Amino acid sequence: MQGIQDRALIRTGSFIDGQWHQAPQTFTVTNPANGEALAELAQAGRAETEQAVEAAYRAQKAWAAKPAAERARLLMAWHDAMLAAQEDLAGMLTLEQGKPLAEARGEIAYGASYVKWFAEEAVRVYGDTIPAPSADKRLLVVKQPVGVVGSITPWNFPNAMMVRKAAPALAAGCAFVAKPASETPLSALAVAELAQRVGLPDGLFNVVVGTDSQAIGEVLTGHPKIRKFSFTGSTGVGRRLLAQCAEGIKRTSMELGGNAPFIVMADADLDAAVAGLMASKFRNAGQTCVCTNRVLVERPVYQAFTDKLVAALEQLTLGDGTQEGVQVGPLITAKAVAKVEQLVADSLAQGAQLRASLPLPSSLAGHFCAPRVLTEVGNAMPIAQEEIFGPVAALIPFEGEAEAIALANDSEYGLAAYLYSRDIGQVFRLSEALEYGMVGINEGILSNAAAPFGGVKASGHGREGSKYGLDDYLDIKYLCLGGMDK
Ligand SMILES: NC(=O)c1ccc[n+]([C@@H]2O[C@H](COP(=O)([O-])OP(=O)(O)OC[C@H]3O[C@@H](n4cnc5c(N)ncnc54)[C@H](O)[C@@H]3O)[C@@H](O)[C@H]2O)c1
Ligand SMILES: O=C[C@H](O)CS(=O)(=O)O
Repeated sequence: MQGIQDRALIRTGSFIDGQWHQAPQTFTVTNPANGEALAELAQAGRAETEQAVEAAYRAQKAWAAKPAAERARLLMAWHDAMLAAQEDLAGMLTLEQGKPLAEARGEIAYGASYVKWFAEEAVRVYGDTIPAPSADKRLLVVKQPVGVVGSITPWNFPNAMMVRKAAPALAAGCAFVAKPASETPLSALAVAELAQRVGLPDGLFNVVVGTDSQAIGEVLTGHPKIRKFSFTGSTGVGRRLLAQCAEGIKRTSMELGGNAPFIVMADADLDAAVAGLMASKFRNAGQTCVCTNRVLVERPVYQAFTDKLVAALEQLTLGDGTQEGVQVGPLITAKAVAKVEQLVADSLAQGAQLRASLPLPSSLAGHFCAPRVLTEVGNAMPIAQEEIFGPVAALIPFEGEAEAIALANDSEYGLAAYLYSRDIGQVFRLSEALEYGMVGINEGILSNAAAPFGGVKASGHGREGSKYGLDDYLDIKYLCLGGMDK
């Protein structure tokens, strides 16, 4: 792999109980920008995952028994190591996932910010004393780590989606077994290498890589020693894994799919709205769960907004993410490109109009998808009802607040929504009526470690980050002391 200075960060097998797993059976990680093989990784499956769960179970009690300040110190060392390795981690991430280097650097810093946030939260896990109903009792509440956590994460943020779960889990005193996407395992393994270097105990943090997701997932959702399962990925897979967790009554966090509306009211600052949409829509080539999926524009400004958006689209630079200045890289696979092209074709066939499209340079050999603007889209069209996960903006005109809310909420999803308006009363009426977990108001990028990230409806449950994030990895225990009047 070109450009990675610290070669020991390139790990080619699972990290289990402090050991690097090797196996004769391998799978290939490829560069989506050109299809070239990056590395051959040792396959792991059910047996290795069970080993990892047993190792995590052995390590967890001693980890939870450490003073929180000691856990926090080790987490901060991990954070510092991530930032010290930022350039290499970003370069590796761009090679295996495709996003532009600038975005990859941002993802490394973003992931590390959750480690810092929860290192600081670790020493503030408070309990309660409760006024007793009778003189003979004293009531206490303590919070304890849930135990061993299983985690499965997607390819679109191969560092941050895993670290955003591991940080609160470890801060709370849990142990962790991660399965990253087999398209992008190198980033997760590099983070494990850094965990080992800073001295996280063997068995506490494990990364299992392999293409038999089902087998690995059956262990992480079904093993009796797994007490909590945290998933980030599509709603379809999330539903299946949630059902697998039901048998063992496991705690779950589900960060699932999205279908973000981007509402532009007639009084909006159109230049700010276009800038916000460009950030929200084309980040990671449109492959984020909070990317704008439908652009709802109030009719009086529909034409002016569309013209400004097309002008901004034409400024985008498409290409290999390792090249400085590239703003839109490839999609993760040819299958992902085909899905976007089908959504576009079906919607054009139903009356949508292709308003603008960037040319695809013939020199680009990878899984590239042309950034486009579609207009006259109907909310019932496939491109409006399904998660596009590609660089296509679908514009839908509307009349008035009531229609904006009706269109925005006409989706099974409820992750992120965006609203551009300068009327404070309108902002509050619309924000309160939107059925979404997060609303960006005159802002296209809303994610940070201080905020509760998560959705409602088919976008899942649980929150990552913020003062709420640790609760997903803690159990509340009530202590009732009797005989206190003797
Ligand atoms: N809400 C969020 O925070 C968030 C963040 C990122 C991505 N996502 C969503 O993730 C999706 C894109 O990522 P993706 O294509 O990797 O999603 P995906 O659901 O196909 O895969 C996610 C993970 O689940 C694994 N997996 C797939 N089938 C499995 C099975 N049967 N058993 C066990 N594991 C299985 C995959 O290997 C991968 O590691 C989009 O829907 C996006 O909205 C949501
Ligand atoms: O794709 C999902 C990520 O959660 C997006 S973000 O970087 O957290 O906004």
